[in-house]
Amino acid sequence: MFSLFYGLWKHLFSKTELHVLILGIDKAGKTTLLEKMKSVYSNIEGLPHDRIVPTVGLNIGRIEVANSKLVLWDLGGQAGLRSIWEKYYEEAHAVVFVADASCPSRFEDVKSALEKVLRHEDLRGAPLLILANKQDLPEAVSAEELARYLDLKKLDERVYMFEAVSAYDGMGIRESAEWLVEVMERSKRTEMLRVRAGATGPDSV
Ligand SMILES: Nc1nc2c(ncn2[C@@H]2O[C@H](COP(=O)(O)OP(=O)(O)OP(=O)(O)O)[C@@H](O)[C@H]2O)c(=O)[nH]1
Ligand SMILES: [Mg+2]
Repeated sequence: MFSLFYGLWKHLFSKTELHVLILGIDKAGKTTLLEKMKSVYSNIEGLPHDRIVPTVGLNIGRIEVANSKLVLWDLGGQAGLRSIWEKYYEEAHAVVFVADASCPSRFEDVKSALEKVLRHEDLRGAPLLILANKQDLPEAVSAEELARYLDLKKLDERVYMFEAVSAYDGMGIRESAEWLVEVMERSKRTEMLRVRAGATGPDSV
């Protein structure tokens, strides 16, 4: 009996975690961003830049932003590793797509990788945050310029935003995280994932 009421209480009052998938081609700065977000939103100092190596598996970070609990999933972006991304789509509440804004020679690669992500059925309705990273470098293009370069179609019904950030100095990080939480909390996809977790998860009543 107690467990029944406890389960109901937990279901009604404890918020489920929101899963944020951090994607982008290799060297975009995803892991550096993850470490920066951890240090901005918790007291734990993130890994120093020179200790971050190319990602092969999965890095996970947990942060709390505006009373919402986020789980950040950072995956490797090397071409041979991108086929792993889709295994995480179904459970993701939102996608952060990181691009190295200082490297126009790779924008075509960025565009095709992002278009492939957007076409995937399992990410239907997932809010999208596209980050023009490395703004601390003088050659970095702005968020607006990156948007023009990428010239994305099929964004009509998706909630999305381009933001200029620097995973080094923290520029744009708080604005990005707060926007993400706001749109995730309002999204139909979050509602759907919460119902599904409530119906099938260990806390179901
Ligand atoms: N100047 C500058 N360099 C950055 C920034 N973010 C990342 N870098 C550098 O870019 C390189 C790649 O960073 P990572 O964080 O490993 O990139 P990644 O996207 O995780 O790469 P993969 O794990 O291979 O997919 C490293 O040398 C970082 O120090 C930034 O905001 N500014
Ligand atoms: Mg990485």
